[in-house]
Amino acid sequence: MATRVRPSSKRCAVIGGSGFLGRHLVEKLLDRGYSVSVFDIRQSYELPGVTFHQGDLCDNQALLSAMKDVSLVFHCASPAPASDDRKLFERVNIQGTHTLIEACLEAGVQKLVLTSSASVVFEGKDVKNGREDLPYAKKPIDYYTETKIEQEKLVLEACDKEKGFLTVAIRPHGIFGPRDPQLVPILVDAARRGKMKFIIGDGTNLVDFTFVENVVHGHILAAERLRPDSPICGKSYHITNDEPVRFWDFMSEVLVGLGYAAPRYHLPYTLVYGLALLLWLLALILRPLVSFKPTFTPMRVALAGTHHYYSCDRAKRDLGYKPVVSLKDGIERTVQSYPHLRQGA
Ligand SMILES: NC(=O)C1=CN([C@@H]2O[C@H](COP(=O)(O)OP(=O)(O)OC[C@H]3O[C@@H](n4cnc5c(N)ncnc54)[C@H](O)[C@@H]3O)[C@@H](O)[C@H]2O)C=CC1
Ligand SMILES: CC(C)CCC[C@@H](C)[C@H]1CC[C@H]2C3=C(CC[C@]12C)[C@@]1(C)CCC(=O)C[C@@H]1CC3
Repeated sequence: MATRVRPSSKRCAVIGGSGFLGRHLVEKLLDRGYSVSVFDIRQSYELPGVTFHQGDLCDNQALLSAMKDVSLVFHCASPAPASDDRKLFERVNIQGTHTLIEACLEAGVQKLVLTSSASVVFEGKDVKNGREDLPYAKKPIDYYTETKIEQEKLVLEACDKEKGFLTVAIRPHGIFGPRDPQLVPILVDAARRGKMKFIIGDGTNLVDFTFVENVVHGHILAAERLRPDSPICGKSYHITNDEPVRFWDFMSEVLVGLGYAAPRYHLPYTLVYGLALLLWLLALILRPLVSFKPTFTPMRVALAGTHHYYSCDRAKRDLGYKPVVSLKDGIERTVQSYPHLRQGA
């Protein structure tokens, strides 16, 4: 009689494991004694204890081979928000997530932890100490947010204790840290082009920025607490540094740490937002003829000029979450990790 091998609880797969968050997660999982299968469209590193599977999230067969004997799957693959490509976001975040859920069920995976985003409730207006029960954005500000909402719904609705398939969504906000391809590189690029002289709005808006190791910690707590009798099944959890900071103070600290001047002159928020919208429309209309990517997109301007910080009380209560690295230490370690982006380097 054929016996079905029960997947080891210490064998997991990280979808999107070649990316910024994914790689930090893989490293921590290895430290904690897990063996890891990485599934990604690209391979960006090699590590002992990690098996790489190169493939597209929409390819069921490729996914199945990465999930052999795996009981726990982390899903942190997504196109970068800056790509602004509707079809790509729909294909990867919606169709790809649907394919992944089907593959998990077929492969007998027991737990799926999704990296969602706190931005699923953000519509470009202030969010102060937002909790997980805020409604999803009715008018999402970009395709990234629109498809992250659909992705989170798919994953949470798939949670089925009868089938032995448990899901949970982690909603981080403004992840930063060593090897981040987005926040610091975009900021430094803008500074080098002389575009970081201005503060959008009055500069007092509070925002969450979350050091990557805290995000990883939240994911692992969720995975290890995800059991049929736990209150976390089918729920979402904000994971932040729990230290809201003025957006422009954070940007200034990173810029000054890297040897650039801090922004000083104020511009009215509505004027900059209007201009960003106009530029975005122009880029859309001209796309068949010329391609240009404005630095100040409507989403970035909205993020730079409004309050958006979130309560992580639910994560503290249900996951026992507490940030492991303070904002100050996180910024220090991040600045030290980018010697090549320093002024004059
Ligand atoms: N960076 C941030 O501030 C925040 C990120 N998130 C979420 O965290 C997750 C990870 O983001 P990051 O590490 O920052 O991005 P990243 O771009 O560094 O990593 C994403 C990974 O997904 C892979 N990927 C993309 N399309 C794929 C496909 N079709 N098939 C297989 N792999 C594919 C990429 O190759 C990449 O390695 C994403 O789901 C993102 O939405 C959520 C909140 C904030
Ligand atoms: C040009 C400047 C006004 C801003 C430079 C920094 C920005 C690139 C970043 C500041 C806040 C960041 C952020 C994200 C991406 C990078 C920033 C816009 C996300 C959109 C990444 C994906 C998410 O899920 C939400 C993030 C919110 C904060």
